[in-house]
Amino acid sequence: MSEFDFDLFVIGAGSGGVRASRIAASHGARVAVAEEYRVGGTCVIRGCVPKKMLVYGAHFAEDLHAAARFGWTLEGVRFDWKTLRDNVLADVDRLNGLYQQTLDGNKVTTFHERARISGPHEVTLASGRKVSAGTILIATGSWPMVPEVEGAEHGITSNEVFHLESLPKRVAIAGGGYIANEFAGIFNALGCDVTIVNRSDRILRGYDDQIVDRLKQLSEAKGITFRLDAPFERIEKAADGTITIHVKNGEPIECDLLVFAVGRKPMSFDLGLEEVGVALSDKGAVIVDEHSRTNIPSIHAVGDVTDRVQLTPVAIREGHAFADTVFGGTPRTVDYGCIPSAVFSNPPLAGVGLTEEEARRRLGEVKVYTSDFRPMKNALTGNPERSLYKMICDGATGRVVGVHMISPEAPEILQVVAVAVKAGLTKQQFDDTVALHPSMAEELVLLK
Ligand SMILES: Cc1cc2nc3c(=O)[nH]c(=O)nc-3n(C[C@H](O)[C@H](O)[C@H](O)COP(=O)(O)OP(=O)(O)OC[C@H]3O[C@@H](n4cnc5c(N)ncnc54)[C@H](O)[C@@H]3O)c2cc1C
Ligand SMILES: NC(=O)c1ccc[n+]([C@@H]2O[C@H](COP(=O)([O-])OP(=O)(O)OC[C@H]3O[C@@H](n4cnc5c(N)ncnc54)[C@H](O)[C@@H]3O)[C@@H](O)[C@H]2O)c1
Repeated sequence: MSEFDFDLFVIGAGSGGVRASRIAASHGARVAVAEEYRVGGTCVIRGCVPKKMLVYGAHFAEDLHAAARFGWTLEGVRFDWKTLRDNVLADVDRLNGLYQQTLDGNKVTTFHERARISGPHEVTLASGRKVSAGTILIATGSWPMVPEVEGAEHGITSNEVFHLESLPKRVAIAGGGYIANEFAGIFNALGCDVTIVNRSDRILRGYDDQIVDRLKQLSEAKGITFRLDAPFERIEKAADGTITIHVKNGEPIECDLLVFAVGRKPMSFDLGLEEVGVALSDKGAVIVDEHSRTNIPSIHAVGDVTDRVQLTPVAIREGHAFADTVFGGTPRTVDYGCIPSAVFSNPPLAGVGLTEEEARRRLGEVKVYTSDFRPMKNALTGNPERSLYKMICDGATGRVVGVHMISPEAPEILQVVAVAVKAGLTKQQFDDTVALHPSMAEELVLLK
């Protein structure tokens, strides 16, 4: 009989925590997990999943317009925000139930309360109960940042945006990253007047410049306003609900809703980490090695709280590798090379591997192939938007080191391309593959 109540205690039932719990239990470990909010975590409850549902919902605005050109008569078409919101939230409830079933089905004990680490092998629950475990896994995720500016309390974050009572007439979104561009696309399509207010003059840092420029140009053509290089000075709210944002460069911005999307900080605060001596970075991330071990041998951490790559599939892989390593007798690490990612803006963009700028810096000789085309569907609907595909190759070997695209269905296409880039295929091998016609993806094997 073990000296501990459990072999593994996981704090946080999100993407990383649920995967680690399930896999550790399947290896025979006695596992408990604590969740202070809802099982499923950010991705399922207030992130990727409800966001993507809103993207689908918003896109009907364009699809219905296009339908007329394809011969459909649509009378009395109208949009009801509450129907979309409630259906999305109902689906979140369904998924929350499925995640709980996964834990129950794998005999993982769930504590529906906040947990704090009170010793290298001990966790104290909000109820005061103390639980011991051979290993503790911190999988607490991250939390939206709010800038320290006067009047910041008048804004909301992505935590609240899924629950709006009504759609605002004018919305300002602070930030120029993933969440800002995704919600700009959603609100714009649903008829709101959208302004993106970013501190620096660059949006979507880390993505290929040419692809980002195309998104900005297409967003502006749809009526989205960009106020770049505009740090906040103060925010005011009038009695009629109007929010005025004063920025350093330029005129104040008036809106009815302000959403902060300025990044997420690791949820490492008030967890007892300093008392137990778990080392944190200056940004508050739990510092781990390639096996997700902290400096305390019995404590590990995975997912956003470690601030490696803040994406769901990465948190899941880290949780899985941790469980296989510690409880499955198979040491595993996560390969962070060639992680594909997408921004579900309108249109979406996606990328894998090196951007052109990175490739030129690292490789020297680089060949770049592009296709700038109007998708066939857009030609019939009269939509002037053009797609841009970009392939970056090592000039010496012809190996494809990066693919970047902005286009309808770009995330769907890029997931498959990522396999080829990860496998180290060359441009010639793409060219040797016969095109699938007519498709947008065929451009990838026809690049000149
Ligand atoms: C709006 C939005 C959209 C996103 N879209 C995408 C996307 O399209 N694709 C993508 O790959 N990623 C996306 N992400 C990022 C993705 O959601 C995260 O990278 C992922 O959820 C991280 O998983 P995790 O396990 O580290 O943390 P989480 O999933 O956040 O889980 C952590 C859990 O721990 C709980 N918790 C925290 N502290 C305690 C405590 N002390 N006691 C008990 N429980 C605690 C929290 O309540 C939470 O449920 C999005 C994020 C947001 C905010
Ligand atoms: N499609 C996806 O995979 C997806 C979608 C949403 C979120 N996410 C994850 O969640 C994380 C958080 O998303 P996010 O959009 O909040 O962060 P982000 O890191 O993508 O972007 C933050 C943006 O805010 C700006 N900024 C920072 N401080 C500011 C300030 N004080 N005033 C104005 N602008 C400021 C930055 O310049 C940057 O453009 C992402 O990094 C990503 O890993 C992923």
